[in-house]
Amino acid sequence: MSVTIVGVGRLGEALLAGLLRSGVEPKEIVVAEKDPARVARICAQHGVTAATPDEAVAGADVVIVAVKPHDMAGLLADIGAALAPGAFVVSLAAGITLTFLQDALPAGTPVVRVMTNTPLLVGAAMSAICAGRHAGDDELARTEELLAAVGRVVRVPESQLDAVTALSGSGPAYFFYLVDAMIEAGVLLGLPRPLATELMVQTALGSAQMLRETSEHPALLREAVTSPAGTTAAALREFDRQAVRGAILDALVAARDRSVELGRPS
Ligand SMILES: NC(=O)C1=CN([C@@H]2O[C@H](COP(=O)(O)OP(=O)(O)OC[C@H]3O[C@@H](n4cnc5c(N)ncnc54)[C@H](OP(=O)(O)O)[C@@H]3O)[C@@H](O)[C@H]2O)C=CC1
Ligand SMILES: O=C(O)[C@@H]1CCC=N1
Repeated sequence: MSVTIVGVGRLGEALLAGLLRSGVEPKEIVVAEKDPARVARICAQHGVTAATPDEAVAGADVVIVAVKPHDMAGLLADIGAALAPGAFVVSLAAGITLTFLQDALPAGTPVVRVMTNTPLLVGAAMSAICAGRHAGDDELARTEELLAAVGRVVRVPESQLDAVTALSGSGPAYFFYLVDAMIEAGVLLGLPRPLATELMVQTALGSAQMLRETSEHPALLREAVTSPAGTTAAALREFDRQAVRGAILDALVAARDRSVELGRPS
């Protein structure tokens, strides 16, 4: 399967690196990227070839578009006529709907909309996918095959994708924010920064592993840490006093709303 990635920014390069790590040959991937210095560095580092967007898509079975939502309309207009017969387009852009993609591409082009996340760089992405009107099980299965090489994949109806974007698309950022804040708290409590960092990274990894391996509800795992009149209860009381749970709910509603807005580029 020959793959073109158009837009090799933070996410596009993470996907590229993940696919190569999973065993896809560099010769199967062509990239197109606006920034000449960046594309030169990416070709040298990953051994892939580059071309202009319309040249890059011409020989591809799968065209992955990973540009910012506001660049999508211009890009789709540039590549539409150059798509090979039988090719399909996979969009990674937040908010951009299947209808938008279908309307911007030649009639009948199969499209798949994806929301993934940056842990794909380490083979641990969470991706959600849905198919457009002209895409069927074959395109979904091939998209799954690509993304399964860099993490987990679920199929969802498009109506859920803005919520998915708020939860798992942006989720790594919330997680890093929390870990960063906890490291700072460790430093505030007098721990050397490298020690605070090591304590937190292993605590984060171990906690995630427990969630996966025990399949216990997180509330039960939290209860198991919370001794009567102990340290955890003292900390959790502060979280509740400062309405941290409410702030998280509000933050994810804001992210979902922003995803809906991004789907209406002006
Ligand atoms: N970062 C993340 O965690 C996630 C991002 N996404 C989605 O992925 C997409 C990419 O995000 P991200 O990687 O962070 O963005 P970046 O801005 O890092 O990457 C996009 C790249 O595409 C280039 N580009 C823009 N237009 C064209 C074009 N016409 N032809 C070729 N290259 C082009 C940009 O160049 P230049 O900067 O010069 O314009 C840039 O290098 C977005 O739509 C985002 O919503 C989805 C899930 C997670
Ligand atoms: O912040 C964003 O808009 C993108 C989409 C999900 C994660 N990053």
